[in-house]
Amino acid sequence: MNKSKDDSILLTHILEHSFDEIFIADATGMVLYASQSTETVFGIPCEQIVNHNIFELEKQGLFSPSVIASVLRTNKEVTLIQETNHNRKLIISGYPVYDQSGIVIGATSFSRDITEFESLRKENEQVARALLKYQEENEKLREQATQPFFISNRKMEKVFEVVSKVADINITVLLEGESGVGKNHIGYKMHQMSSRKAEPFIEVNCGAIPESLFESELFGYEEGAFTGSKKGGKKGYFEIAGKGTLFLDEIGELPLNLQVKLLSVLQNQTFMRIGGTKKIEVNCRIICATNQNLEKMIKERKFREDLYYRINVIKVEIPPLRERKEEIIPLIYEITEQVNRKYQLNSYFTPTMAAWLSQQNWPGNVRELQNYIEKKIITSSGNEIDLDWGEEETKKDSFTQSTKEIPLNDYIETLEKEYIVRMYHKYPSSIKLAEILGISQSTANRKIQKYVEQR
Ligand SMILES: Nc1ncnc2c1ncn2[C@@H]1O[C@H](COP(=O)(O)OP(=O)(O)OP(=O)(O)O)[C@@H](O)[C@H]1O
Repeated sequence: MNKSKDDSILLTHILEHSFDEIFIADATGMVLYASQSTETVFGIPCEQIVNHNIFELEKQGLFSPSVIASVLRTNKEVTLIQETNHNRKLIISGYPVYDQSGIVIGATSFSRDITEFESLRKENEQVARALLKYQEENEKLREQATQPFFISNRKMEKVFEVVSKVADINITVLLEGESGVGKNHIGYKMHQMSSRKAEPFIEVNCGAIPESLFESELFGYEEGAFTGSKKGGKKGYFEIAGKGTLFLDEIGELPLNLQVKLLSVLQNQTFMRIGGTKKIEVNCRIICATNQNLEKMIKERKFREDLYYRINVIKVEIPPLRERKEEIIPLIYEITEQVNRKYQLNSYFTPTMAAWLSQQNWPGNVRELQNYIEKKIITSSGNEIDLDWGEEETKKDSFTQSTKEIPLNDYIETLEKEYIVRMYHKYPSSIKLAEILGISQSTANRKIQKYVEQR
């Protein structure tokens, strides 16, 4: 057997089966070997390369630059990424080849096609970016879900704590507070926070339904139950609420005889339609609300004590707005956004106006503030709604009187506080806040702590 011939066959076999495209050139740049796959990658047939000088080929622009030529010029290893005329992206490494005395006798280069790898990398980057975005959105949604109200007041923090704890527990909750403080609003938020959120939320104003209709409205009736009853009968609110939430507003307005009926339903967890014989199970969760002093009503024998204890498993007292003035500014911006959306406007209250509004007492609570804002927006001529000193200075508790002659630093801090609270309400994340306000995240965190959390 001819050993050197066999060695040559073995060497060619290895070269041809390598994953890389391989070039071998002598010290003058004459190409001695080029892999067969070179044509697919570079778009140049092997015959145009082998036995041609690499410096010439480079001059002709077939390789720009040629790694082999670079190696021979510098006698150093070279690695670069190159895009071929065939739109393939390659990572190419070239190495000088030395003889035993250390003289360069040629060069080799190994190219790996990374086109697919590159597009996968790009795709991967896109997926990573999209994932980050979803994570941010998810984080935002999670924050919103766990913090459904804007809370910047200790008393409201307590309200939120209790409400969040019991939102998904099937116990009757009694919400107490002056008219307009947001009892319905909180009742609905509780429903949204519960696993019943996809089911109906049915609001019943106990004070608005005539006594004679109350039973049929609440429990429904069977066909023919009374003259004028609908064909096929009618579902009552308990049935309509299904597995959702039944919000019994103004429970104190319920006449005594109906209080007995409601108590019986709550105790037995079943009811019957008027004229019906079948017991229907109560599946809904009950939330009651009142702006009356039920304990006083019990003493006056206007409200049944047994029903009171039944609905008062958990009592949540919602403070009036005047006891949580810190929340007025965020509310102003939230309500303004709602009104703007409703009328497709772009109105806004100046910080001075917002600060002034936050000093007022609002005896009608959030509802009064809401009506005021809506009226102001509708009746104002421009987008900006500023404090009209002439109109407002007669009112008590005015911002002018309390802050007109305060030190400049205090005034600036008041404005800064208002702005941070408003922006944090809109972007409840220190990263986003920092980005919007052009400040560092640590500054944003400090300001959130100072103005939002420490109150
Ligand atoms: N935190 C809040 N954010 C935005 N709007 C609110 C908030 N709280 C209350 N509101 C709005 O204020 C108005 C009055 O609130 P709501 O009806 O919940 O008060 P209420 O205490 O149930 O009043 P009532 O005792 O008269 O039934 C509603 O239009 C409600 O949407």
